[in-house]
Amino acid sequence: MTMNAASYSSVVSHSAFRSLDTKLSPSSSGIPSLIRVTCHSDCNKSTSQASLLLCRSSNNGWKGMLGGASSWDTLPRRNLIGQTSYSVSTTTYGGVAIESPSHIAEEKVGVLLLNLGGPETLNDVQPFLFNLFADPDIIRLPRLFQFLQRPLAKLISVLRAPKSKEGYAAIGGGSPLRKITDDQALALKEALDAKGLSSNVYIGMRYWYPFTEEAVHQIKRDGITRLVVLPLYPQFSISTTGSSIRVLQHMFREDASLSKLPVSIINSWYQRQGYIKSMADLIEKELQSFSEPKEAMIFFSAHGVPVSYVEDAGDPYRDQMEECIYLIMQELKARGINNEHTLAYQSRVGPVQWLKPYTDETLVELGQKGVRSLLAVPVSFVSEHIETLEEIDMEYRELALESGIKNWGRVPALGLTPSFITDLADAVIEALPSAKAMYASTSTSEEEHDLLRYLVKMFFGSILAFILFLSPRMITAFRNLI
Ligand SMILES: C=CC1=C(C)c2cc3[nH]c(cc4nc(cc5[nH]c(cc1n2)c(C)c5CCC(=O)O)C(CCC(=O)O)=C4C)c(C)c3C=C
Ligand SMILES: [Fe+2]
Repeated sequence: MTMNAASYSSVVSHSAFRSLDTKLSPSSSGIPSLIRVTCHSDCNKSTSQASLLLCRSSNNGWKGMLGGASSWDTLPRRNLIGQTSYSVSTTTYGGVAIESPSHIAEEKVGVLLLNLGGPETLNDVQPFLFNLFADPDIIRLPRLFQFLQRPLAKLISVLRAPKSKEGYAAIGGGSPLRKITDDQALALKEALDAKGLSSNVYIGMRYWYPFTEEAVHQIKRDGITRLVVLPLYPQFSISTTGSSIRVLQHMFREDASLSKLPVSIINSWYQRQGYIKSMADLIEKELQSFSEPKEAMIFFSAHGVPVSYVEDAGDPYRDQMEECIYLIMQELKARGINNEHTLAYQSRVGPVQWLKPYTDETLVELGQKGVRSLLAVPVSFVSEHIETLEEIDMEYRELALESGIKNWGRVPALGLTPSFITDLADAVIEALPSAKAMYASTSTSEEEHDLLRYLVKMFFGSILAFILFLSPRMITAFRNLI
């Protein structure tokens, strides 16, 4: 049996998806459709949301008939790219009905892209910086001093704003991050559509519009039933992905319906083949712009974090970054590209020690050592932003040229590179089946445990209260004795 109509909608296991991919052909309308799943009697009963939407037959083919309508909301929403939904109902096939057509299981897939956010105008710079420095994952104060977080954020943001503004003014008066992330979200939605998955893609920025909190409210309003969280940072850091996930955890813990929503979080994805190959493609291409491509040193410049994140707080960022560079270089070597390479960390802020070596110091050293051609590769972020457009392209380039480097190149950020977007879509599809409620309701054994803990506390609390209640009298009585 073949799928005789188009559809983009489904949430099925990854293996299921691969098969689905090969069997479905896009509809003439291209509109995500209602799926009617038809099953032989050997199909599982469709009692749960995801993996049972389509049924695999004994000969490993898909049994289903797709067609129908879609509910496509055309209203533009702040955080939302596309708005689709589908319903799945079982119907008859081969004369055996396993579910009545009236039994409709609905699945609405959401993808939440997490990103940092950036000021859109120069007036946004100081409040944006305030949000950034008010984040306890960015300025990590000891618990005792946490009451100082917001006043300190105010002070630092006001002090830093003039320098930051200069940077944003130099790249056109604001951050390009929102526009690029919007475009990436749309491209991802289309890539998912093309692979047969209808979804709503949302953007949640940590420090500027559209905020993560807004995106989560929209996800709730839209009745999303399964969510994949995809941070747009290839490597995990407490200060980026970790901070955004903390916001989500807080919101999901506080809300009964969100706490039950199946969610799959992709913590990091720097090791994915699609990402590594896309980075290698960009590097390979950019090396060709040098008159002597083999002579150019590949200079990976990663965003830094304070050393204490890695050494005291256990941030895996440095390890992941080093592994990421290793994987990219392996891929290049497999292509016969054996250029020298190095890794350094940029964009440090404040007086504390950050990950070393620092980009600026390394550039000077390389110039002194006689390196003449250098290809800068930004590696912690997938969009152009102030630190590529201003810091690398202007400040570091100038420093490199002053230090004796003659030929300078820079690899663009991945942006909308098709192989990269396709890989993100694959990552989403692979993550879907493992979605789980973030805060499942407590099980009976946990409830019993809680009750026991409560009783123990009550017992010792009562003894303490009794002692405290008696103690003045006991002291008085004792005194009277003397
Ligand atoms: C002060 C601590 C900071 C840490 C830790 C940090 C980690 C970190 N940041 C990124 C990515 C970006 N940061 C961006 C801007 C930016 N970051 C900080 C501070 C820390 N970042 C500041 C003060 C700023 C504002 C700009 C400035 O004044 O220098 C951006 C740019 C957004 C844009 O508007 O274009 C990105 C992207 C990563 C990946 C990271 C840790 C791994
Ligand atoms: Fe930063």
